[in-house]
Amino acid sequence: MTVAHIILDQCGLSLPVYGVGNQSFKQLALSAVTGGKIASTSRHIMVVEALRGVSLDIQPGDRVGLIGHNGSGKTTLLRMLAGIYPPTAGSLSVEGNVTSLIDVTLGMDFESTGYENIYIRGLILGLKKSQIAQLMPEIVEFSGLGEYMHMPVRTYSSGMVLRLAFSIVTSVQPDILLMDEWLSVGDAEFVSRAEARLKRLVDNASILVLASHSPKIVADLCNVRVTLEHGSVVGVERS
Ligand SMILES: Nc1ncnc2c1ncn2[C@@H]1O[C@H](COP(=O)(O)OP(=O)(O)OP(=O)(O)O)[C@@H](O)[C@H]1O
Repeated sequence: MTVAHIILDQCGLSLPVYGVGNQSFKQLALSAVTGGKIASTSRHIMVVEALRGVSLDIQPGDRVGLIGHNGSGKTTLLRMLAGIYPPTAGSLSVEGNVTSLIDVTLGMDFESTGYENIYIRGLILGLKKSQIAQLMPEIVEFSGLGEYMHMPVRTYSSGMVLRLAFSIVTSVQPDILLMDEWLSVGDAEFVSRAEARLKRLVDNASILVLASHSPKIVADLCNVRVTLEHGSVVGVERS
């Protein structure tokens, strides 16, 4: 069994933004009070330093709450931990399998049916075909989509797409769970079932990293509070 562990050593992330040569926009961005640092500019390229010198040691059992103003780097840090953005400076080590509940519907193929999407997303999650086949009945039942599972996803409402995506990504218990705000999906009936499923996933994950604007959620769930400002960690409190 893998022991979950995340170590960030002076991690930084610079994101180039192309085609922004306009001087007045540059001045606006440079003087912004929120957001990452605008690290450098050339005629048509700006570089946003979304994260800078982030060092954290996240251990098994940790429940980490990321807090900070809009644009301080919370989602970007989660995306880095999910492997979506590799750091452009420093080093990152993530031990354990990761489920990211950021952008859950990303990667859904709208031309494929609900069933086909379970296969596609399952393979992206790293599951074998046989494992997906085993999980299939439970995912279908949990989604509550019934006969719609035979229909292309483009015929679903946005709530139905979310139900399906949520049912798939939460069907496997991860070692490390990443969340951008506490996820609330679907109508009243689905929300209560989804809450129970999410709580089970959180309770059984070795590590939780949750970005939130809610001090109450962070206080209730987390033992480590990490405060971000302009892409840098300005505080780590353990309780
Ligand atoms: N793809 C991108 N290209 C350029 N800049 C980006 C990109 N993604 C994020 N940024 C910038 O990185 C900084 C951090 O953004 P991020 O989304 O991580 O903030 P956040 O703390 O999650 O904010 P919020 O509380 O508003 O969700 C911001 O300045 C944002 O403009």
